[in-house]
Amino acid sequence: MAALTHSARRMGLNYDSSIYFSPGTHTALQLVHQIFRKYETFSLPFHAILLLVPPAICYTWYIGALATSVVFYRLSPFHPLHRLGYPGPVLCRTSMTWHAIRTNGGKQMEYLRSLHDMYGDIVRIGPNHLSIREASLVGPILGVSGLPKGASRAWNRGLAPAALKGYDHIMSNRVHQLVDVLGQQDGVVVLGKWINYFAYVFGGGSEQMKEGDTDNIWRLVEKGTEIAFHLGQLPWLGIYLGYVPGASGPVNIVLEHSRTLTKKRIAEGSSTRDLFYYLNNEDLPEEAPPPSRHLLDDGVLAMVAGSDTTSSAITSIFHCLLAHPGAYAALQEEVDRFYPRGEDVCNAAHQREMHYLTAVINETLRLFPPAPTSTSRQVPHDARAPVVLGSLVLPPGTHVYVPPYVLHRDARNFVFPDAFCPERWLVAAGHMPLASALSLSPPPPPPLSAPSSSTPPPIASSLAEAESEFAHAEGAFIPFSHGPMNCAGKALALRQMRTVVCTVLQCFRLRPGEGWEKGRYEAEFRDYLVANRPEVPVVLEARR
Ligand code: HEM
Repeated sequence: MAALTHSARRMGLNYDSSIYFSPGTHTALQLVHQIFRKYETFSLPFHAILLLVPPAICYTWYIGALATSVVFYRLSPFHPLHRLGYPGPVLCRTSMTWHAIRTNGGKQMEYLRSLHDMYGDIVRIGPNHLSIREASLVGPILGVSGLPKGASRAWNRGLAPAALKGYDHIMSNRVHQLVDVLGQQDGVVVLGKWINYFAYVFGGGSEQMKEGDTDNIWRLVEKGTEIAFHLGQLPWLGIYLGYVPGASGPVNIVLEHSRTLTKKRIAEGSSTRDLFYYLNNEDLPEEAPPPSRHLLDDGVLAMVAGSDTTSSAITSIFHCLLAHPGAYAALQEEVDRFYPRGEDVCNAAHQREMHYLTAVINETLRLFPPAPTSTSRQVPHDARAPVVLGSLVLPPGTHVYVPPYVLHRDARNFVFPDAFCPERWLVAAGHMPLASALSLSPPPPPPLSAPSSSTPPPIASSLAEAESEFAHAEGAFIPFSHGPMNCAGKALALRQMRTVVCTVLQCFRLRPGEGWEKGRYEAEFRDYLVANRPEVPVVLEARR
């Protein structure tokens, strides 16, 4: 210290570093100074080591101390979620890093389900994050008086019934194009690819069906949602990683792609009343168009929230039909009854009377919800007091997830939760007696493992017993979420699903193509906000 002070004084500085620095920093400074003094050298590595290593050690120490303090707080009774006694794995309570690691392979929905089986209906999945598997809390959390979701612009005019009627001719063109293009395919057809092109939101979808995916945009959407999912898991780190070109490349390309096409579409003006006609306020001439950055964001949202989800749902429906020939035959019979050859499938008049079609769509969305974990809600940070929703007490800043996949596969909500059984919807709606449903789709064998809340109950030995055990909680069926902030495009999505399924079944006979395996779809169905799904190879035979 004396030497340091002495040399500082020699340089004309009246300086005592112990006044300005902590004891650790002070000792390090002294040591480095003495080394420099003793081995005066112009060696660059020597300088680099002395100038960079000590600050790096100090910085590591600083970060380590900060991290330790944060972790202690999150594990301690000072943290409100700890005080409230919500259970969850210790590592989850310390940071979202553990959740990010466990969900890295895209199996977030299965991981959450296993956590609920282990810890119960409310699980602390992150420091300030809860996952809820309690059907009676869906309304209180997501409903009108539930938790806020954050900024969201009104898409409602563009997706209201009046606007949807105006989309009929766009849909009709696309559907005919889909049939034409499928009819031209030889051999094994990757169905999901054509459904993607059909659902592509820009330009009426027609370009991709004509020219293919020249920009490889669907591959990038798949990769981009995966990366965006990972970045979103670790919000702090995600911000920095977002600036690393290699880490966020596909996300940026997808954003750029949708923005370019949105700009082009807006510059060209409306030749038809499509979604952008409404988003750009063209239906309200007295109103100014929204700021262009809103429209650019809407383009991205339309691409991911609109096209990718619908495409995922339709692909899953065809997979389920191929995997369950009985259901396929029953649906084919219904399609042929309502839309025999020559009947225009785009005339939606009959679609609502097609109960089996509705049941197949619901059952597919139950097993394979396109947004398996959906989006979260958050108690505002500046809330004055914890929010109380029934039995749930939520301190300010708490994020709450209500994952559709987990609720859909809970045996208390849906009996035999992992089985594909469209008839359950007919029974629940009173369109089919339970006895007939049981004779059509015998329940799967009971589980070998110990029963938990999401494993099926033992098989009923009599009809009366089966009736009393028939669990069907439609309040827990939330593929489009629930409440005022649920999916704005639900009606459009249902219309697209019904029309495409009826069209394809009216025109083609489908059988599994080479490479198709019954269990592969479930195994490779991944939860990256919007589900990534494996290919569904089929052979199509035209029906005369
Ligand atoms: C089967 C197809 C679809 C499914 C399963 C689905 C599901 C969802 C879900 C779960 C949400 C989150 C809602 C919430 O946070 O409560 C959502 C939001 C949304 N969806 Fe859909 N969706 C589908 C199709 C569509 C379509 C076709 C459109 C429009 C073209 C659309 C537009 C939107 C919009 C604008 C949002 C709000 C995004 C936001 O600002 O938070 N969706 N959807």
